[in-house]
Amino acid sequence: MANLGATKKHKVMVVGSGNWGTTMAKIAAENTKANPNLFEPDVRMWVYEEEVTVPKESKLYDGDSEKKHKLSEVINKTHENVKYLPGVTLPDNVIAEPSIQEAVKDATILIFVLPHQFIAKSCDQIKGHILPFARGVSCTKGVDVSESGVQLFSESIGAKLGIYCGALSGANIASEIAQGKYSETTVAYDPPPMDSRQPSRQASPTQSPSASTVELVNPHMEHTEHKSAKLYPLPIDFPPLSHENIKKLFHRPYFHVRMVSDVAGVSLGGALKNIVALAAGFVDGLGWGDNAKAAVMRVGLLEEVKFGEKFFSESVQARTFTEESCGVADIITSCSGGRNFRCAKMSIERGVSINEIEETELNGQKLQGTSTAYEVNSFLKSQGMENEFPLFTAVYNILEGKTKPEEIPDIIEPKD
Ligand SMILES: NC(=O)C1=CN([C@@H]2O[C@H](COP(=O)(O)OP(=O)(O)OC[C@H]3O[C@@H](n4cnc5c(N)ncnc54)[C@H](O)[C@@H]3O)[C@@H](O)[C@H]2O)C=CC1
Ligand SMILES: O=C(CO)COP(=O)(O)O
Repeated sequence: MANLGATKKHKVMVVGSGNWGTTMAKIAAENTKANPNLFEPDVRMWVYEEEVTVPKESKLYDGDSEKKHKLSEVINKTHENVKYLPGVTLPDNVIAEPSIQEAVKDATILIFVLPHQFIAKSCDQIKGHILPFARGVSCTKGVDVSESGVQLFSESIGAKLGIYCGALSGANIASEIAQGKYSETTVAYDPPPMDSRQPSRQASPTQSPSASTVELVNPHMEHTEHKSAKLYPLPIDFPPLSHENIKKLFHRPYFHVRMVSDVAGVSLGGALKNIVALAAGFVDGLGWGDNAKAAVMRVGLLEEVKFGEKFFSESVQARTFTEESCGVADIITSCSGGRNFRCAKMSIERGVSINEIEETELNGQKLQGTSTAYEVNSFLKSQGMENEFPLFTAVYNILEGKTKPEEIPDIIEPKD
């Protein structure tokens, strides 16, 4: 689509700087540089500030291996996130910013890549500091479960901030992609109709467009106050955020993007596969091997589709799970080398809790599968549907110590 009337460029920022957050900032920064007609080059990356030591090879190393440095300063001075993505050089247009309000200032595109447990608080901190017509893309894998029901993070971010938010998810182990190894991903962006460009429209100043009421969130939530919200149209002096232009922000020669409109399918695939990956880790930890893993992956895929069809029936498409990277491919990669899989496997092999493994083995990185298993279970319980999702329920019960991993085959066997 032509950039009709566009005189401004999008300013892109990333909320998060973990293993995937830093990788997404690298990808976005490579693309903002490559597409100067669409994007400002600099990509700010919000860093949840912490003190780190630097390795001997770092130019900041002064002989004192215990000396602490601020992570954001290390990133800006050395172009390396030594804690969450060590060994990868970031483009110099990735700018680490420890203040979340500064990081989001004037950004038109916000890429959310935080562990899901930190999204709500971060949105509270951002609220009132973003452009009213900003747009979001959620790369977080998890679901937002509350008393009102289950929401996608794209929905809860959108509702909290009053912006449209899409989703990116795929078979994407961050460290491989950060090294430029080939992978695919799925981006769901279903832009509000008000963002589509009418050639006859006159260019209008950035501040002037008025808000319209649109559906922002899952209409199936029973008690939500956020069913619809005021959404500001993207001013015509910015390039449109069409599929074509959104793709240009994420697609790289080593990171192939497929654009879809099924935000629910993309988000649910990323969230639910983390429960499946725990199950795969449990059976692998027992030494049962690849056939056992394939069995839980097969059942896990079916439960993902069923969950989508039961609770997001108006929007989700089963083929998103079976045909796209965010579905079956993410189950395969996560059950082969993901952190949830690896930690679940170690917990069985060593006979210690998975939380202890997360604490000792991940150096601050976070598992999403354990909390997602609890959140999905509390939602299924509230719906009286635990028995309809035997694998998801078994993972929860194993985490609770109520079921043994050895019981998985019987539990997932269809009952007459
Ligand atoms: N690492 C991977 O291979 C992939 C991860 N994802 C998803 O991306 C999301 C983010 O994961 P990663 O970037 O890998 O993070 P991570 O697990 O590597 O790092 C944890 C992050 O949380 C931050 N943090 C800790 N306490 C915090 C607090 N109180 N408030 C805000 N932030 C805090 C840390 O600074 C760090 O940036 C997750 O939902 C994950 O499932 C998706 C695809 C691949
Ligand atoms: O989402 C991922 C791969 O697509 C990464 O999974 P883990 O969080 O289990 O490492």
